[in-house]
Amino acid sequence: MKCLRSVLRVAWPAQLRPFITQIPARFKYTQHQGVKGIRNRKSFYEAQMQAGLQEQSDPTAVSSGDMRFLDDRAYDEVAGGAMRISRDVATAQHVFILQPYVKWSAKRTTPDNVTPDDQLAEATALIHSLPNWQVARSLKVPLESLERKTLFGSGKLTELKQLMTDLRQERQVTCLFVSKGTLSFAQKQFLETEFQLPVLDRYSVVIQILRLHATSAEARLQVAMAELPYIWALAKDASVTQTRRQGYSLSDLQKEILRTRERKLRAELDGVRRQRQLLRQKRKQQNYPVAAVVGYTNAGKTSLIKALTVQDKLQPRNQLFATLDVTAHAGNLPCNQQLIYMDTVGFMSDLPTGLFECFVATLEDAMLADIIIHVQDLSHPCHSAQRAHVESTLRSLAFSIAGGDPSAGQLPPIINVYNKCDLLTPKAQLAAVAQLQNTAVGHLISARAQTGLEPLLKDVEKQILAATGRRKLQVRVPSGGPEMAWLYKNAAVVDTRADEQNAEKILMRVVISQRTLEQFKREFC
Ligand SMILES: Nc1nc2c(ncn2[C@@H]2O[C@H](COP(=O)(O)OP(=O)(O)OP(=O)(O)O)[C@@H](O)[C@H]2O)c(=O)[nH]1
Ligand SMILES: [Mg+2]
Repeated sequence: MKCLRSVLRVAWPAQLRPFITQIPARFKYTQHQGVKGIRNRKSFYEAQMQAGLQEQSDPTAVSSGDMRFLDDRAYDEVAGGAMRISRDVATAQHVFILQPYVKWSAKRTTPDNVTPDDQLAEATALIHSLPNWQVARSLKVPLESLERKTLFGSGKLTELKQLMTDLRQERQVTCLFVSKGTLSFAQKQFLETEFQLPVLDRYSVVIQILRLHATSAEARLQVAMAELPYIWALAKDASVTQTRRQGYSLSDLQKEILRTRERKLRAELDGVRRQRQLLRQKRKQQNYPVAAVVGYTNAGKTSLIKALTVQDKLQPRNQLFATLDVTAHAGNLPCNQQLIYMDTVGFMSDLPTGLFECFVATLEDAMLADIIIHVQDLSHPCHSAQRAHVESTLRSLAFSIAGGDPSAGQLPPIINVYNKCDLLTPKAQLAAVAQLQNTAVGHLISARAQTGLEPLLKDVEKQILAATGRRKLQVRVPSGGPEMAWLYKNAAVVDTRADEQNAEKILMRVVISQRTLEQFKREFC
């Protein structure tokens, strides 16, 4: 092992070293004793393949929920070349951010209300979401088009190269982040050669963040799945533009390693989906209404749920993609009806849709909730673009979950929540209030300062009761009788008071669904 590390140290330039996959200590054992006869990389891959095939032919070999296959060194080696993913994201990085943008607005693909400064701010927030990663420098670069093979024109390239060489020599920069959805293989390779630095695009930075924040088995599976389309796309691009010797291209064996991993991930994710379906059915049987809380990343979804449910366990963080698991949290409506808030993964624009398709299994819960609460960061300069992005993603998710049937792809009712209003200037707050009064759709709140929550809860109650067919009723039942106990158990009791006309009876205001009401009638009337 020592020997292998020293070889790596000699063979790779210093800047690339942190990106070389860290080799876990347990390979000390497997390399020399467990996997006998492995001399070169090819035979190592073949041994891994064999192991994969054996596992497949023996259904008992991998018990369901066994996630050990995620730590797969053969896959890591195949992925490492394309993704530049370090398993050790704790390594300190000094990042140079380049924010390219198209000069002519007619050719731009980003919405008009999103400026290059806004895009750069988002890119900076992405880097700050990784611990120990710092922004060394950042620069906006106007371009004619983002599709050019060299990305930049020759003049700009010379200028950037000089800048990068100076910074590299002063050891101020360890990698370059080009804030574009994905770079083509040719662009990536060209820039790496020119600047002598590892080059990352938005997809690979987001994947690093997702990997770091994925703690549950389910989230790890989804992140692992999200890497694959990126690797395939790079490999396809490479095979078109480069010969194998010149660059990154996959051998048949490496392709098979990817396919094997994809098959295993798909099988596990199908299991996750089935499990979620069961949980959903169970919730339905228990008759709990569900509100899914969705929104752009960092809008304050987790903070809102924490404020509405007073759950100390929830930890809102000022990081992008802090929440990667859809989690359920019980809360109470003003009428005492219990409901479940589902916290979900945040959305982000300028990322290939493939990345989030992997989270569909969990987002399905949101699409099938009784209502959706759309949390928006009103203080963000790109608030309207973020809102539009979330709305269009929700529509396309509903469409794909309905199997492409436009009539079935109906979204649940949506409540718009404008959060972080404590960050607005008093003038902007007044303007927002006036606009809300005009349109009457949405709630101005601050999850942190806990303002505006009461009217929001009332609206949630109204929508939930309408969506689930529940009604508020007053019933007169014998005081202390079995009817009273039954209603406490099966319905939400808003309040009770003595019946002035009959001392033996009590008046109960309850929230009850039609089905439960009929059960009550069958039992007692
Ligand atoms: N000033 C202010 N900050 C807020 C408010 N609500 C949330 N925040 C902060 O915004 C940051 C993100 O909050 P989260 O609740 O984690 O946001 P999220 O939407 O769950 O983010 P992801 O899970 O990453 O998608 C945290 O630092 C919160 O403290 C608010 O009303 N006012
Ligand atoms: Mg969150």
